Amino acid sequence: MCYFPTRRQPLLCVYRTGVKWEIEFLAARWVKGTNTMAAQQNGSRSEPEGEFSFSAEPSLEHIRRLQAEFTAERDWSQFHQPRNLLLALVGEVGELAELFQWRGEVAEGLPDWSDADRERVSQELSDVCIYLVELAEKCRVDLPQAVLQKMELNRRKYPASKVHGSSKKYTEYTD
Ligand SMILES: Nc1ccn([C@H]2C[C@H](O)[C@@H](COP(=O)(O)OP(=O)(O)OP(=O)(O)O)O2)c(=O)n1
Repeated sequence: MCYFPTRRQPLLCVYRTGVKWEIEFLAARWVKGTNTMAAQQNGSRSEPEGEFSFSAEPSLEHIRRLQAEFTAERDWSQFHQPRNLLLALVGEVGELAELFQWRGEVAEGLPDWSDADRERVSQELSDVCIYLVELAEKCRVDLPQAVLQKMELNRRKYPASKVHGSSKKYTEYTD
C-alpha cells in the first residue's frame, strides 16, 4: 500500500521498503498539513463549507500496527490486556466528555470553540480510537468488517421507510 495524495508521492514511497509505519503515517500527516496550509494561504478552503470527510489513510489496520509497534517498543504489551484496554478506553471517553461538560448544546463543527479546545477534542477522540482499535485486536474482532456487518444489521433493524424522521428505538415499534 502506498500514499498517492500529492505530487510529493516519491518522498513517501522511499520509506515503503523500510516498512516503518510511523514514518509513513507522519509523512502523510505532514502532506495533509501542508495541503491545508496551502489552501489557507490561497484564501481557499480544502472543502466547501458544511462538507467534511476523513483522509483515506491511515486505515484501522494501519492504526492497529502503529499501536502494536508503540507498545512493543516499550514492552507495554504485558499491560495491554483486554480489561485494562477497556478501562483506558472508558477513561479517554470520560476525558472527551469533560470537554463538552457544562457547555449546553454544541453546534456541528464546534464553531464557537477555541483552537486549543478543538485540538483537545482531536486528541481525546484519537486516544479513544487508538484504545478501541487495540481492544478490538486483543478481542480478535476484525473491526472494519465487524462495523460493516453491524451497519447492515442496523439497516435491517431500522428500515428507512419505516423509521424515517423518528428517533424511536426498534423495541418501541409495535408492528
Ligand atoms: N500505557 C499506555 C499509556 C499511553 N498509551 C497511549 C495511548 C493513548 O493514545 C495515549 C494515552 O496517554 P495518557 O494515558 O498519558 O493520556 P492522555 O494522553 O489523555 O493524557 P492526559 O491524561 O494528561 O490528558 O498514549 C498507551 O498506549 N499505553
